[in-house]
Amino acid sequence: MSLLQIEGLGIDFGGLRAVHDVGFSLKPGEVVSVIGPNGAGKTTLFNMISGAYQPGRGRVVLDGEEVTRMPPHLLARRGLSRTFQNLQIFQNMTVLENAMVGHHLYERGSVLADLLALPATRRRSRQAADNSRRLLDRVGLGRAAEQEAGALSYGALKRLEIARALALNPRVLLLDEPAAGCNAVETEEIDHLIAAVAAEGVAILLVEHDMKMVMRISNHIVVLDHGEKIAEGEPAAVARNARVIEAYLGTQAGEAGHADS
Ligand SMILES: Nc1ncnc2c1ncn2[C@@H]1O[C@H](COP(=O)(O)OP(=O)(O)OP(=O)(O)O)[C@@H](O)[C@H]1O
Repeated sequence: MSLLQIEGLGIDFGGLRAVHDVGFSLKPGEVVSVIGPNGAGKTTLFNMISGAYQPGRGRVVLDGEEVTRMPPHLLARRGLSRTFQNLQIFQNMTVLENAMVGHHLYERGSVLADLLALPATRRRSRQAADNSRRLLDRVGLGRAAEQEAGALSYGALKRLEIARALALNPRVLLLDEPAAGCNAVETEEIDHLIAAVAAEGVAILLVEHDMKMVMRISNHIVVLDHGEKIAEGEPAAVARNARVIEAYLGTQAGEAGHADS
């Protein structure tokens, strides 16, 4: 059974049909990538699924329950979390503190309780720190916990961002360009991390421009062009698809074909 079901999703900006009638689904442990030329609607689709944009049409169903238009913090509590294209890391805080932000963003409790440092609040903070350390180990940053985040390499920062999105043990993880700006070694580390998270049963939805990475790690690819789904399927089949090659002509046709080999 599918964990995340996208049905006929669409949105217009003024007269522009940015996304129209897009549907697909994700099963637990599956890596699904959304690709398409610049301006195809990938980020807009992502923003609608993660609650940042309100879709004009269609439904988002998480584990059988409709969650269309639900705000991001409620979606996170229900098991859907995301990372951002532009890093949302606090450079002057430690790596551990940054990982703990993931908990504080979504945990229950009140500002007053925090100010009074009530026992329950202190207990929650301790639990958040313990859990964050485990998450840092999971993304290969355990030893960097006390370092300032600003001292990390770019690839490590990207992994820190993923650690934060894992704070509430999501069942669905949306990754917005997790390898953007990374070198080949850093990209490979992120590959491994994504595969490891998926192996634990988390469904992963990915928007990524690095076509080789997409071809390597995806179980299924959805292709958008001008806001519409023009193809979907296994990586090898998508890379051979005539409509996909045509959509990419003049942009990334070479890479898409190359990645099939
Ligand atoms: N907030 C907005 N207001 C108006 N138009 C928008 C908005 N966001 C996106 N668009 C338009 O919607 C279309 C889809 O944009 P989107 O950013 O989703 O594409 P993309 O596939 O993510 O592109 P890229 O690969 O360049 O990131 C584009 O024509 C874009 O200009």
